[in-house]
Formats: sequence, structure tokens, C-alpha cells
Amino acid sequence: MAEECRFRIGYALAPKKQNSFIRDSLLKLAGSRGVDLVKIDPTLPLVDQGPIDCVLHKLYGEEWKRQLEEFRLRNPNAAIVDPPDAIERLHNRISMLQVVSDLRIESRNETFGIPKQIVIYDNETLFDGQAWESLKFPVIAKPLVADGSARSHRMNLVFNHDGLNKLRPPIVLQEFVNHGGVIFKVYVVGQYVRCVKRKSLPDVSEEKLGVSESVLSFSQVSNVASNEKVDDKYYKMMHLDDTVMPPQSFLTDIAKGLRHALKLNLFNFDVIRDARSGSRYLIIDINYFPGYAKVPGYETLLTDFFLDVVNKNEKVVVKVTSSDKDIRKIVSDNFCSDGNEIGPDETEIQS
Ligand SMILES: O=P(O)(O)O[C@@H]1[C@@H](OP(=O)(O)O)[C@H](OP(=O)(O)O)[C@H](O)[C@H](OP(=O)(O)O)[C@H]1OP(=O)(O)O
Ligand SMILES: Nc1ncnc2c1ncn2[C@@H]1O[C@H](COP(=O)(O)OP(=O)(O)O)[C@@H](O)[C@H]1O
Ligand SMILES: [Mg+2]
Ligand SMILES: [Mg+2]
Repeated sequence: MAEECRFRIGYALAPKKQNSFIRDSLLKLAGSRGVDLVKIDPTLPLVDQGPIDCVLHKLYGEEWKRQLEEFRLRNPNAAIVDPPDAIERLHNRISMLQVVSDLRIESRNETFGIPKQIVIYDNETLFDGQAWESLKFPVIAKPLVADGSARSHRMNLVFNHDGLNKLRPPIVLQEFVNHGGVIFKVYVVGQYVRCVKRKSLPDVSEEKLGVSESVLSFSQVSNVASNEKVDDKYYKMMHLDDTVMPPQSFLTDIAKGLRHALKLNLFNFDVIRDARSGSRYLIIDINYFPGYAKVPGYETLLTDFFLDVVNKNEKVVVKVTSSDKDIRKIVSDNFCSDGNEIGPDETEIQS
């Protein structure tokens, strides 16, 4: 009898991410479907860490990029999810949302975009009213860099000119949009798309704008203790039950467009519904490899994706890591790491 063909997915994650993502429930489900998740030690050469069909990673730095490149050259049939260059685009809050502005999606009832925003690199421009004449208070000041550090999540809600004194460029000034205090977090895992609701900043009324403090600082407002997020209690506690979800097909179309434009498989994006119009949606943030474990049923979602990657059911976009050439490689090999044939090759080359 032919031996069972198993696949090895290597993961290279920071300790915090590893603790939240690599749960027994995921290891068990993936294992029962022929996928073994194995830990990569980034301090050792990647190429020496056994056969790997796919590398999953959320680590940065030149040394790690060099390791991935070496691995790619030595293992042309393995997948790297995702290419470092593509991930880096999300580390700047301007380039991150540029992709959304360029996206065209056909929808009969809903529209989408990004809030009005400008980038400020220095104090001179910050206090030059002309530079941001087009924006209306309140605005959110976000660090330009979104590299996952605590600092990059530190935001200021600025109600008037006095509040500008507290800001430290480089920042993005983005118009605050009232949205009923609920944010939609749309999780993308390859071709799979799941949306969950979370608490957000409350609306700011015109009256409040006149009498409030000049600035309010906050950080990761949608993040509460992770276990609370997925159960009914959390939804009731935050009064999220009454909020109607955006149409799934609309979100799926945006997700698909972003996935191809960004050349990424693992990300989420934050969406708010403009309170002035029930059908206008704004994308305000995109995050690489977010907290998937907070999505109900994430084990199935991720295992399905791993099987898509290794079985080449889905087009997986892999990009050269350390050259200027933007080569997108479709995983087209027909063999698992021990050389057993697994079936006909159904992948297509994307233009
Ligand atoms: O820590 P978690 O599980 O809450 O996940 C964070 C995400 O929370 P979310 O899944 O959106 O609720 C979080 O999303 P937000 O920025 O809160 O929208 C980020 O993706 C964060 O990664 P980084 O600090 O930006 O590199 C994610 O942090 P890392 O786990 O990647 O450090
Ligand atoms: N333009 C905006 N209008 C209203 N609320 C916003 C806007 N931008 C951000 N927020 C609120 O601030 C939070 C943090 O902003 P976000 O850009 O998602 O940063 P982070 O990368 O730290 O998650 C969001 O989850 C949302 O609650
Ligand atoms: Mg966010
Ligand atoms: Mg973010």
C-alpha cells in the first residue's frame, strides 16, 4: 500500500505570535489532515532545518530576508508565505492604503475608499495650516510607521489646533469618521475571508467637539483579552449584536482585490461604516498575519489554506525576496517533500 503523503509547514514567528497562533487544536486538526506544523529556529540556517513544503513567517530584518532567499534558491518548489517585500508595503500607513485607493470593485449598493489623509514629515508642515486645509477636525494622528512595535500603535485623536502640539512627526493625519463605535475586521487566509465585529472608538458629536479636551491618546482600542473576543458574552457586553454586518460578497470582492494587488495571502483589514451613509465603507488599516486565533474556527480555515498551498489548489503568489525583479512564481511542483506524487497539477500561471 502507498505510504501516506504528509506535508511539512515550517513556522517562524515571534514568541508572542507563536503562543497565540500555534494552539494544540490547530496542530491536531492539521495533523489529522496530513499537515505537520514544525517550528523553525531563525537563529539556525533555514536550509538545514529538514524538508519544508511551505514557510510561514512574521519576522523582519535583513538577515531573515537573506535566509528566505537562500531557502528559495535551494528549494524552488517550496512556497514562502508571504514574500518579505510585499509584507513591507504594510509597514507604512501611506503605501498600505494606496492599494485600496487604486482598487476598482463593481458593487451595486456599496461603495468603499479610505478616509481623507495627509502625511506630515516635520513640525514646520504640522503647524502650517495650509498644508492640511483639506482636513476637518477631529483627526486621528497615526505614526507613519506600522511595524508592529507598541509605538506604532500609539494614536492621538485631535479635536482642535491646540492638540497638534502633542504630535511627533512623521505621522499620518486622517479624518476621524463617525461609524457607530463598531469596527469590522476582515480576516483573509488565501481565498478564505471571515469578518468579525469589534468595539471601536465612539462617535464624536459636534457638541462634544466644542467642549472636549484638545487631544485624546489611545492604543489598540479593538484589542481586549483575547478569550473574550470570540464568544457571545463579548458581543453582548459590547452591544455588538445589533450591528448589521457588511454584505459578505462585497467584503470578499475587496479581499480578493487586495490579495492580488498586495500579493499577500495572510492579512486582515479594518473597515468602518460611515455613519453619514449606511452604504459607504472606509478601510483604515491593513495588518500582516493578524491574530487569527481570535476568529472562530480558525483551525479549519488555516488547515484548508495549508492544503491549498501544498496541493496547489489555489494560486499562491511567491515573489523573489532579494532582487528588484518582481517575479511572481506559482507553486507548480507536483510532489510533496519526500518525493511522492500527489496528483495532477492544476495550477495556472498568473500574468
Ligand atoms: O496580538 P493579536 O493576536 O491581538 O494580533 C494583533 C492584531 O490584532 P487583531 O487580530 O487585528 O485583533 C493587530 O491588529 P490591529 O493593529 O489591532 O488592527 C495587529 O495585526 C498586530 O500585529 P502588529 O502589531 O501590527 O504586527 C497583531 O499582533 P501580533 O500578534 O502579530 O503581534
Ligand atoms: N479614520 C478613522 N475614523 C474613525 N476611527 C478610526 C479611524 N482610524 C482609526 N480609527 C480607530 O482607531 C483604531 C486604531 O487605528 P488603526 O489604524 O486600526 O491602527 P492600528 O494599526 O494600531 O490597529 C481603529 O481600530 C479604530 O477604532
Ligand atoms: Mg487596526
Ligand atoms: Mg494595524
